[in-house]
Amino acid sequence: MGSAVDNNSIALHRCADMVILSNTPKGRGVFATKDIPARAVIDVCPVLVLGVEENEEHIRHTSLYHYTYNWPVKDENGSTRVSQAVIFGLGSMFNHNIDQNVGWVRDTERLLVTYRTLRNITAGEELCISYGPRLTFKDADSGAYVHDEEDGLEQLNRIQLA
Ligand SMILES: C[S@@+](CC[C@H](N)C(=O)[O-])C[C@H]1O[C@@H](n2cnc3c(N)ncnc32)[C@H](O)[C@@H]1O
Repeated sequence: MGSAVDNNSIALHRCADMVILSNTPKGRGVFATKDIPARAVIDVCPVLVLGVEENEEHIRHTSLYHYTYNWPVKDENGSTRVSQAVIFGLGSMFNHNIDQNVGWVRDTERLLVTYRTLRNITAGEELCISYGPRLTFKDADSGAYVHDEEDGLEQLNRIQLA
């Protein structure tokens, strides 16, 4: 039997200093239990990429849709289209704050999303990503609610953070 670590293996990093709290104004959310330094990898999440039609015809009409991320897929002509991906792990639990303290990066080859702190985090703080300016719910932090359709590719380019 070969080693469990080879060129096909993906190193996983989940910061241990986080909990999910279930009774927040945003529903469940991820909170730091200790100070976490800036640029720390806090989770690496595998994803399931949905087909464009599968998403449009089915997932879009379910509550799962609110947990998915825009994901670029190539069509048969080599053009990029926007579909959605289900994120396994804490990536599906990060709430939105326009002043996000967590950034994320897609790895479209290895089908992963990696999350990092963008600044020093203090124990007790909620860890949030930004969903962008157009929300499908009323923002518990700012009260903002803007829902309109925008070009998915525009969103793809805007949301991802290095
Ligand atoms: C990816 S889920 C995040 C986890 C979710 N809070 C839960 O309990 O399962 C996204 C959903 O969380 C809620 N949410 C996220 N950020 C929020 C915010 N700033 N204000 C109010 N609700 C928020 C919305 O219901 C949104 O559709």
